[in-house]
Amino acid sequence: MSRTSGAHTPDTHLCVLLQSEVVLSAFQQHKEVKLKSSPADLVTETDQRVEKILISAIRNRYPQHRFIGEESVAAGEHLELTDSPTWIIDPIDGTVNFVHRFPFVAISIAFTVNRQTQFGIVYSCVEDKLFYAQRGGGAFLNGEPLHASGQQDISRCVVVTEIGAERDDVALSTMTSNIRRLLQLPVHGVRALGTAAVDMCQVATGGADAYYHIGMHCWDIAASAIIVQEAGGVVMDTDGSEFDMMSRRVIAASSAAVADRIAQVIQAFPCCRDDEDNCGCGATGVN
Ligand SMILES: O=P(O)(O)O[C@H]1[C@H](O)[C@@H](O)[C@H](O)[C@H](O)[C@@H]1O
Ligand SMILES: [Mg+2]
Ligand SMILES: [Mg+2]
Repeated sequence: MSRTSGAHTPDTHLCVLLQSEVVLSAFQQHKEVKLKSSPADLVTETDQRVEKILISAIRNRYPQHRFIGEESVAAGEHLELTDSPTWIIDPIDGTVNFVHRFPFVAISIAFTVNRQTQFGIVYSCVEDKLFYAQRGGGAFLNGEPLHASGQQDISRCVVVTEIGAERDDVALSTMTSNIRRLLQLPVHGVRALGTAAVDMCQVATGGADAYYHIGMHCWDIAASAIIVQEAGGVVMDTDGSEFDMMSRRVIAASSAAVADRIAQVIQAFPCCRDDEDNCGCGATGVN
């Protein structure tokens, strides 16, 4: 059980913390690795096992609820977000890090009703950092309140992003030219931890001023989006429209001014929505 659990943690936190022991004990072990959508999109038996245990524990308690789990979708389960109470689960966010023992791996769980996120939990297992937010209740790290930096000036920002699993020319040239354009503004720095969920939580802590990503999935960022929002940050689509967790595009920032500036500078590459079957744009919904 993690050092951060306490009497105040709701059942879900306990579920997550218990499963983190599974992740941590496997972290140092040899792992059998399978590929999903690209040579950089990995999955291990631990990803699959943690997701199965989390879903069965929650389903046991809430049998009518629905689930969107990264590895269930990868195994062919239909992905649809409805008005029903729904748990959106990434059992290990940062699987490449997990395989390489790079110490940033997280369990991410969001809970939605009527398509609106009610709470989000991101547990960075090796760091033993439990990020949590409930709608209207603020954002917390190991029980301490979180506040975004409020930075308004892009030239004074640290920006976090991810070079995801895409390895095609269009995605790679778009992602690298985005980084170059931001560095030339200039910004103070660009960072990538290898886990979208923990990346985005840095905006909630104020340790970073913005995060953007094209190509991630709803399970990567559903929980961290509400954590940033409840910490006073802004979350929106890269085209400046309202945040849509299924669009596979996101900007999270310390302020609307910084979010808008990033939206002006970066370009998106085409990728299927998470909830769009066979959209034929090349980058399928499962990568
Ligand atoms: O597959 P997991 O759950 O490890 O999620 C990661 C994605 O695979 C990466 O493409 C993406 O770049 C992020 O690293 C994201 O966390
Ligand atoms: Mg992930
Ligand atoms: Mg994952």
